[in-house]
Amino acid sequence: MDGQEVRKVVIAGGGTAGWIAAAALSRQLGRLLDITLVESDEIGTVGVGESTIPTARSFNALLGLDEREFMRATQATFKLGIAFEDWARLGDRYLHSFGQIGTSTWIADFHHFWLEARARRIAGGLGDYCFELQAAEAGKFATGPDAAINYAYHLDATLYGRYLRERSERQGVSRVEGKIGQVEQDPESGFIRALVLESGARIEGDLFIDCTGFRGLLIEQTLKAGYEDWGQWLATDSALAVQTGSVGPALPYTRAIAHEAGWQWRIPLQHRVGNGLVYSSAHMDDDAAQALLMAKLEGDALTEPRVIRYRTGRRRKTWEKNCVALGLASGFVEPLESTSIHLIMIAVTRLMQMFPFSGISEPVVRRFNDQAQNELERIRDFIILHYKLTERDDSAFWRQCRDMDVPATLADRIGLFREAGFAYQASDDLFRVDSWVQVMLGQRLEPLGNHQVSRLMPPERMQQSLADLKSKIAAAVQRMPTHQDFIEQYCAPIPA
Ligand SMILES: Cc1cc2nc3c(=O)[nH]c(=O)nc-3n(C[C@H](O)[C@H](O)[C@H](O)COP(=O)(O)OP(=O)(O)OC[C@H]3O[C@@H](n4cnc5c(N)ncnc54)[C@H](O)[C@@H]3O)c2cc1C
Repeated sequence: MDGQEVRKVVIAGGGTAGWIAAAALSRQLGRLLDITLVESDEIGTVGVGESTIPTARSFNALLGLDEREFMRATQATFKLGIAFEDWARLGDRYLHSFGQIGTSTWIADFHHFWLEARARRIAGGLGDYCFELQAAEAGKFATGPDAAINYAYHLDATLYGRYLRERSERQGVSRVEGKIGQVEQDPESGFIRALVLESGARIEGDLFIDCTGFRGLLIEQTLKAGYEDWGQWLATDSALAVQTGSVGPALPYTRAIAHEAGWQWRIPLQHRVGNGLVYSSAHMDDDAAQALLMAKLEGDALTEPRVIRYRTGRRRKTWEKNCVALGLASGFVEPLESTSIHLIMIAVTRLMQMFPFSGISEPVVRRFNDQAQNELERIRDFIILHYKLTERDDSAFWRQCRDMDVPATLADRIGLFREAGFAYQASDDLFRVDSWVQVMLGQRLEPLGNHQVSRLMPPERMQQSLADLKSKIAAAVQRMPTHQDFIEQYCAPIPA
């Protein structure tokens, strides 16, 4: 494709994506590369994206972050899952936790045994057998070198960007402030050669990372990589975000509360709560959305509500010529399962693993794009699942979701679970079997069957082992401190 050596990396954009890329590349490959990041204070960042999933912990380790320092700097709290309220029916509530549920055998996952126990009327709720879920419901949390608990973070997006910027600059990244006015391409190959700022400054590079957000200044406006729209499955296209003061102890989970034309998030941080209303503009106008959001706030608003427009879908090629798009520039599946920051982290990791030091080649680009597509499509299916499996009939939005056709890959999964209780984690699938099961059952998809190996277990033994597991989990949760107390002793910001 272009046999030119790659040494000079230029990152366009300094939102979460830009600074994650800068921090990771400078930490892992900084001695081999020359890295510059361009950002515009005038344009600013999207300013949302505060709920993460557990993969953020391993990525933080890759960045060499100290957890307490990171949490203090970003006013972070711990997250054990997401509570879904009013999704399948008004009044419903379930928690999609990050925990493992029970113990599976190599023939059948735990939920098959649980379904059997439920049919025999000797089972508690599925969540009784998940430590993280019980800890979340009790508002408890603890971690440490010996603690086996799977968790993620809620963090302040602006503080996170600032924190990563400081580290990146210490690790040798040059930051340039200014607005990119023009993108210069090689007339023959179409490769990007330089970014020209409105100030006239010219920044040359071998590889460009497009982190310019929804506008995709390099990948789309310049290279026309194309966009696949997923609006027929994911109908929301707008969000309103506002921050409020905390009114009580921070919950160790995100809340996702469905409303007549979308859903509302509540993300508890140490110093405030992030709130947002996600909606379909075809079913609710901005004024009605704002009125609904403001009516449902629990604390005093600290900021003015801001409307954010988006188009769910994916960039057809996230790597095109010598440009790799990350973050919102690469696509957006909507924030329901907090997967965007994860997707940035996984894409940066893949880029570092496949880094084209001696020139960009077609097979590398193809492999990168194929993996990105597979991962994103599996996440897309998981998110559509929440909408499709609704029984709500109270608004045009929910009726549309309930009646829509879904991608064949998802229709197959739903069919498999309905018929036989089977759920699986495909390769490139971020979500584990426990996640699929929690959401399918939480959304009232009732399997007609389950693996018959579970019937071989005598009822008394089944009852005893479920009771033992439940009481072991309850006792462990009982011994834990509250989430709020744990944060205060573990990572509260040190007063200046
Ligand atoms: C409503 C909503 C809720 C979300 N919630 C979550 C969540 O809970 N969890 C999660 O993981 N993700 C979430 N996301 C996604 C998350 O916000 C993004 O993935 C993340 O913030 C990365 O954004 P970004 O860096 O790609 O873009 P931005 O933050 O938009 O950054 C773009 C950067 O490019 C710069 N730029 C643009 N044009 C120019 C130019 N011409 N010259 C110079 N600089 C330029 C800007 O100044 C800025 O620095 C959410 C997104 C939305 C819309």
